Amino acid sequence: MDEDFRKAALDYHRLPRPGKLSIEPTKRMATQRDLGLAYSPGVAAACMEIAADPSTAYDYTTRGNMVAVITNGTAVLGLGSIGALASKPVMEGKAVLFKKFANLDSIDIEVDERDPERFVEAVAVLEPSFGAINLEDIKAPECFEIERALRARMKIPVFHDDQHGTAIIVAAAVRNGLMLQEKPIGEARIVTSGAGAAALACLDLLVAMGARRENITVCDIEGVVYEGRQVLMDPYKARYARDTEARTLAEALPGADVFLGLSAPRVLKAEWLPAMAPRPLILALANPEPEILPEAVRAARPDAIVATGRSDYPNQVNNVLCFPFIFRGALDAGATTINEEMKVACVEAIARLARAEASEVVVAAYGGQAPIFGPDYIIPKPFDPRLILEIAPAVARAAMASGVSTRPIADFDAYRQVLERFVFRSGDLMRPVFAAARNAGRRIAYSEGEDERTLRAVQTVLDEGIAEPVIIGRRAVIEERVRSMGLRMDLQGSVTVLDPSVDTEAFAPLLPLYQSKVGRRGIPPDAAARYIRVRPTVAATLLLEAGQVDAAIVGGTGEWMTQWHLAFDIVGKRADVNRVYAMTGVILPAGTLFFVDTHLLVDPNEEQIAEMTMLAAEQVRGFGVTPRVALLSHSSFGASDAPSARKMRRALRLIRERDPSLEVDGEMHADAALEPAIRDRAVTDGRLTGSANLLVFPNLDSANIAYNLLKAAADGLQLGPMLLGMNKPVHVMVPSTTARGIVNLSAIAAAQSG
Ligand SMILES: NC(=O)C1=CN([C@@H]2O[C@H](COP(=O)(O)OP(=O)(O)OC[C@H]3O[C@@H](n4cnc5c(N)ncnc54)[C@H](OP(=O)(O)O)[C@@H]3O)[C@@H](O)[C@H]2O)C=CC1
Ligand SMILES: CC(=O)C(=O)O
Ligand SMILES: [Mg+2]
Repeated sequence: MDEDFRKAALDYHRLPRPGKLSIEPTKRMATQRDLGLAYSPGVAAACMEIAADPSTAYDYTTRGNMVAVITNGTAVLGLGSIGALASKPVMEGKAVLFKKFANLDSIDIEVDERDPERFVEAVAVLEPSFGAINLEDIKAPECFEIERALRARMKIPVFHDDQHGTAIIVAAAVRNGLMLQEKPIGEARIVTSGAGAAALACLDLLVAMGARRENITVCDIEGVVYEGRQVLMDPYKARYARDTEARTLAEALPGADVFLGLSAPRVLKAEWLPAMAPRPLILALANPEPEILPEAVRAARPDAIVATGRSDYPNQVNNVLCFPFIFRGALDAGATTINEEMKVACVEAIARLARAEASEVVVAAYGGQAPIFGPDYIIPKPFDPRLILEIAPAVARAAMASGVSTRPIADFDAYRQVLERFVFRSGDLMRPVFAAARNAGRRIAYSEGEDERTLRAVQTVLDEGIAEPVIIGRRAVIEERVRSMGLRMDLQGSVTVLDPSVDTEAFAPLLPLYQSKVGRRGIPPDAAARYIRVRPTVAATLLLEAGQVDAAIVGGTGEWMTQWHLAFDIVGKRADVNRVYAMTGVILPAGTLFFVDTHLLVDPNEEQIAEMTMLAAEQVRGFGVTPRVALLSHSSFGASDAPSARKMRRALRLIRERDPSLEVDGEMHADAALEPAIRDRAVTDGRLTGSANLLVFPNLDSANIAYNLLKAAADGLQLGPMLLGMNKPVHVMVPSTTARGIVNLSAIAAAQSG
């Protein structure tokens, strides 16, 4: 990890508040009555139900959705036995992954106890609190006995992630990797580096899948685990001891088809690789630093397939692909344990996903590039939205079929819909946009380069690889701010700084262009030259119009409309539209809502409402989201004959003529847009399914008020305004735009220009 990334990681953990998770209540507690229901006396009713029938704890408490991540800190990633306290960032991280990927509530518990028996005692008594236990980063051989004892004592799933989560994902990767290398598992010669929790569990599962014990050689810190070895041996390793002359990893490797590294950094040397069998599979999975880096493998063995545990290389073989989803399926089926059948179901589901053709939604999630099964894609990526949809039901079915489910799922179609709703809500709206921006490799000009929000955003834009930034402002001021804010950008390298008052060689050639745009709009030639120097929006937009950058983010200070005019006068509108509109998104925990027109047109007519709807729907599709459009009004489906209601009805007809496939309905109240049940009470032939996500308003006041109100009341994150119909990707920030908001706009602009 370089120093830059190390510092970014520390800031990520420390700011704006320490740590990575917090706990939120799920019930309202606003009134005296709420207090009475939640606490005394109401809570006693729930207690008594559970006392009478313990299974009702799943109805009245969080238990059924709650996983504890428990460690003693003895094998933390590949960092070794760094202790319970130092392991906390990893455990908080695992808890966040449970929430983020599978909507499971999870809390980390670091137990400062190395003695296995006392550790087991400490964990076993926690059973009432949790639906399942994820043991993490406990070293071998103690982890085997600890897990066995806890599984025997506890009637909830206990799963040592480093053993079984790793084994499942390794088994899926080996299955797909050997398929590509055209080698049957029964003939594959496997050599490990590592004989600990992860490595031994992987081998057990590979043997269950057909690997032959006589083809397996295990190495640990002492070298080969051979028959009769006395040093650093335990009964678990001894099961894989071989009758062999080889004593070191280098001696064990010749002829090997698979290298499985679950040990320590850099233990596999490139010079040993030529001796491996043709088309080897190299899984260098130690974290954070693998046994060998992929570039070294590629140089030595171009015919190899290589995987690591990290997200910055292709083929991330990491238990994050398994544990959130296997626990989701297990808890939803009320499984009392996670058994072999459930693990095998998980392996099959993961392996199948990498081989399956990607749908449109998946392509969007992968940033517009369809993942294709092959040497650089043997395993899905953690953000693949299909993981939860495929793995959780497969695990739940296996739990039911193997008789360990206490709450069988009656309707798998309905279950899948619940999971799909979660994917849509959590689906970080911006993820596909970020990925598309990264693929585009664009240059973006920022007009307000001296603004701290811009500088913070530019740092993230660089870190995320979204674009190459060009920032407008005084170099000395920017240098000072970058230093005082502790930012890491290189103002001589990755970022270009342009000061229109000083860098005349960059801006003087743009003057004729600007004059040609505004000469007949009341800006005389001498004023044009001055505007370029003193109005950074003009400077940034001119760079865009001249083709020197691919997008521009301007404004954020002063009057929005003035800034918009400055930009619009230069780039103009698309030839195929009549005007430009503004759409604003509000990102909320329950999903994202888009509002149009929030900034430009005071009182649009039906023709303009139709045009803005078509443009907004196009932009929403760009997020990989199917637009569901509601035309809003004070009137509900013809109830009022007021001019504004009639306008929306006429707009609906125009939209349906232009795009019969678009899901759109109206005119309707805002609550009907979000609640299908309210619509169903009003009309029987509704043309909108589910909750609308694109809200079209009859005028500027209502759109602008609605999005601001929702943002403030519900603590939403604003996305935009995004300009619809501009001839080039330029966006004008509002004064309240945050650094995060600028990053999002940057990604949108970069993706639009791609
Ligand atoms: N990508 C993924 O999803 C996962 C990766 N891992 C990684 O696997 C590694 C091991 O984790 P885990 O099994 O939980 O830990 P354990 O402590 O249980 O096992 C570590 C094993 O690595 C061996 N080892 C340590 N140093 C060396 C070395 N220099 N050369 C050869 N062998 C060595 C140890 O040998 P000995 O037995 O002699 O002490 C032991 O067998 C870690 O780096 C971890 O990050 C783990 C889980 C998941
Ligand atoms: C990924 C993981 O669990 C580990 O490296 O320990
Ligand atoms: Mg681990």
